[in-house]
Amino acid sequence: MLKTVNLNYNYEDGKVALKNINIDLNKGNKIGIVGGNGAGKTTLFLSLIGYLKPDKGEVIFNDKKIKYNKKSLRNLRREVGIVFQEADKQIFYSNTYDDIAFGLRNLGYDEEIIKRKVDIIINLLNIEEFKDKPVHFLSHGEKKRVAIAGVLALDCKIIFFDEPLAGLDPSMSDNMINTMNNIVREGKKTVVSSHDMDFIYEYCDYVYVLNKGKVIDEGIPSKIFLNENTLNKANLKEPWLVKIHKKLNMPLFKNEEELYNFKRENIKG
Ligand SMILES: Nc1ncnc2c1ncn2[C@@H]1O[C@H](COP(=O)(O)OP(=O)(O)OP(=O)(O)O)[C@@H](O)[C@H]1O
Repeated sequence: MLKTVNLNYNYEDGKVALKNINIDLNKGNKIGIVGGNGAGKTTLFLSLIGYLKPDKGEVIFNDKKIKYNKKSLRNLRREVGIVFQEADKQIFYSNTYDDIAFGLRNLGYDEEIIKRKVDIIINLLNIEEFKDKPVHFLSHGEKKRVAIAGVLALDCKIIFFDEPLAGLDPSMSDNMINTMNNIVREGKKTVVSSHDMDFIYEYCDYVYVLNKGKVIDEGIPSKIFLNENTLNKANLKEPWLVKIHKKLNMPLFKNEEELYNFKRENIKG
């Protein structure tokens, strides 16, 4: 439903940030976009949500080229949302409720419907405790949950997460991953960029690797992370489960759970 065809983007100062990018979000429901600093991940996200207009090439949404007029972008934003790395970038209001309601108000929903939708999301994300709190008193992790709530309230079908775990403690990280898994369980799609390869390996079902504005590899995580050439070129760290597989000659497990189940069965045997 969302893809790019030969997408190129240059910043005003002449920096070539994306070169001939062809990605197709139909390849998975938990898509990872990875690459070193400056590889072009954020630029690609901003292009896919229609915020940046390509210099060459297209972003295709539901089989049609995105047009950059108000109406077309409004339609896109009903279906495609983003949770920025810095929650402050998308938080505008002084209290949590109004902030979550912001997008819905923008789309012209009745206050009664807005209240119903916002209450459902507040309950779903378990954030009742700071519903009436001024947003600037919330911690980084709490602000991030408010940002997610705002996107979920819009019922977007595709949600981009730019570095979703950055700055979160282990329990908040688990909470974030659970929320993302629940979003996918509801039939929606998540697209994540992260420098945490353990998370990308375990969470994603399809990965694109960017280097200097180009896609240098794509595929399922086991294919990507077993390819030393890709990891070296893009400056990516080997996930710990891949390391165990290679160094201890163990099977390649997708997550910790699979590893423990394997051990249990082998100890029993
Ligand atoms: N507003 C801008 N003007 C000029 N160049 C920019 C601008 N924003 C980003 N760039 C450059 O474009 C390239 C891609 O940047 P981008 O932020 O997309 O990378 P990234 O993969 O998200 O990096 P990181 O992992 O460090 O966040 C970088 O070389 C960056 O310096």
